[in-house]
Order: sequence, then structure tokens, then C-alpha cells
Amino acid sequence: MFREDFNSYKSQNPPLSKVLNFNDCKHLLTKQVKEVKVKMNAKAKFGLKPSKDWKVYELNNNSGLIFIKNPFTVTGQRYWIIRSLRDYTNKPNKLNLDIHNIIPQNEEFWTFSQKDINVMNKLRWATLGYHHNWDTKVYSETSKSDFPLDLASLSQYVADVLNFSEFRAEAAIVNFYHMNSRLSGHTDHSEQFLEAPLFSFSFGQTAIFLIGGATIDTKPTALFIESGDIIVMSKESRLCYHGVPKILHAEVNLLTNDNEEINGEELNCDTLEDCNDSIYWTTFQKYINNCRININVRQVLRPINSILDS
Ligand SMILES: O=C(O)CCC(=O)C(=O)O
Ligand SMILES: [Fe+2]
Repeated sequence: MFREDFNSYKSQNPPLSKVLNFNDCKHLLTKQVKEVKVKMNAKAKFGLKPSKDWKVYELNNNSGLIFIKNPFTVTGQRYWIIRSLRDYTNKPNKLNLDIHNIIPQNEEFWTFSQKDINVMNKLRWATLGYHHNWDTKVYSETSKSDFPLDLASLSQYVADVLNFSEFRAEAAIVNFYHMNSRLSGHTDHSEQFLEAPLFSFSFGQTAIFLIGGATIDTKPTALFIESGDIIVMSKESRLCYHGVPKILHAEVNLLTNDNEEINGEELNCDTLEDCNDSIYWTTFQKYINNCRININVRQVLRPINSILDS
């Protein structure tokens, strides 16, 4: 059932009318989603709006699958896009490009890619914290780097608002999607503490996301993920099959016309300034016009542990 739907949504003409759209309140009146009450914080942080203004839903068919309709400000989205492309692609973080040795030793990805568009187009993922091992799927103490403080704070803040206050951000995959990219159905089970939720932040172009059940025999639910939307896979949904069959161009370009208050508490000040420098922002806007960035944050260790169980 999962594969059948995946193939149908990846086609030239996906059945868009069957995709859950969280902009469209009509869906809320159906049996598909219910609203979730969250902790009310009047103060905005990390490029987010105050949580009293968030719209938070849970899927009825996928208990624990929480959807937060874009709670970010425009500056907030720009901030996480700049961090993902320019900073999280720096050593000691790992990139899919590392094995090809195309970036000279003393150069950073973003600076180098400005001179070589092919390098820019080849970027697919970066791993942070405990590095995801794409072959063995096993984390290792010998393959880890410091987790970025701002991203850990963002994740822990969102976790706290949803009453997952024990969450620790220890590993992340930053996925870079092009208009023809896909991510086939999989489960994320490498972490040693699978009771912890997984936080997924998306920026840029729109994805069709499929969330199924514990096996590929369950028919998945399809939903649109737009720029700024957050998905949390908690409880029963944490180990469910999911994938991204299709990337679509966003209907509106949400990252322009920036006339808003900056809620940048605890963010990197220089980067915040860069967000609002329209000339500096241009190269990032150009990238994101045809790409989608997804930051997937996980807790790896059991709460009582400070290193991996062998
Ligand atoms: O891009 C997405 O929304 C999902 C990414 C994902 O499932 C993963 O990195 O494990
Ligand atoms: Fe995943």
C-alpha cells in the first residue's frame, strides 16, 4: 500500500486533491485531524512566533504525528536556511560530497559552491552531532561532532512547548532536495532511545510527505509540507514508514517582503543581520527558489546515558 501510493504521488500528475492541506481549514472539520493544545509562551524565540499563535494538529489515523503550521517569522526561516547552507555544511560536520573530494581542504562548502554551481547542485545531506551512518545505520562514539547550540535550543524549545521537555537534540540530518528529488519509504530506528520524538523542520519548496504505519502494508496519509512547517514524530508514529515522493514549487514566495519584528533571542547575531541584508540574502533566495531544506533532529541516547550503549 505504501509503495503503490508513493508511485502515484511521485508521478507527473500526482492526485493533489487527496493531499491533506493544513492551510485549508475545511480539513479540520473532517475526521482526519484534531487540534492540539500547547504551552502558551507569549515571548517569541529562535525565529518563531509566540506559541499562543501556533496552529498545532495531530493526525487521527497516525497517533503522535504532530503538525505545526509554519510557526516561523520570515526572518526566522531565512536564519535557518542560511545556517543550513552556509554553516552546517562546514567541517567537522559531514557532507555527501566528502567522499568525492571536490571541495579543497581549506575551503568551505558555501564559499566554494559560489564559484562552482555543480558543487552546489550536488549537495544532498549534512550530518551533525552523532553522524548518521548511511551504510550500517549504527551511531558511533568515534563519529560525532558538537551539535550546533542554536539548533539544539530551537528543537528543545519546540519540544518543551509540546510537553516533551526531556528531549535532547543529539543528531541531525540536513536534507537538501531539488525539484526532482525523492526520499523513499523508510523508518528511523537507529537511535537507542526510540521513545523520544523526532523533530523535522522544513524550509523552501513544498513537499508531499507520506506517513504510513509500522509496516509497508498500511495505506499512508499524504500531506503537504510547506516552508516553515514542523512535523513531530512521537509515540506510535515515531517508528512509522514515511517518505517524500514529490517536491512541488510553492505557490507563493514567502521569504520576501520582510517587515516584521525580529524574535532572535539566543540566535547568532551576525547571522540575524545577514537575514535582513537583502543583497546578502539574494544568493540564498536563489538556491531556495528551486530547493527544499529539511532538518531532522533526533535524540540518540537513553536519558540515563551520556554515551552510546555498546
Ligand atoms: O524531508 C523530510 O520531510 C523527511 C526526511 C526524513 O524522513 C529523514 O531524514 O529521515
Ligand atoms: Fe525519516
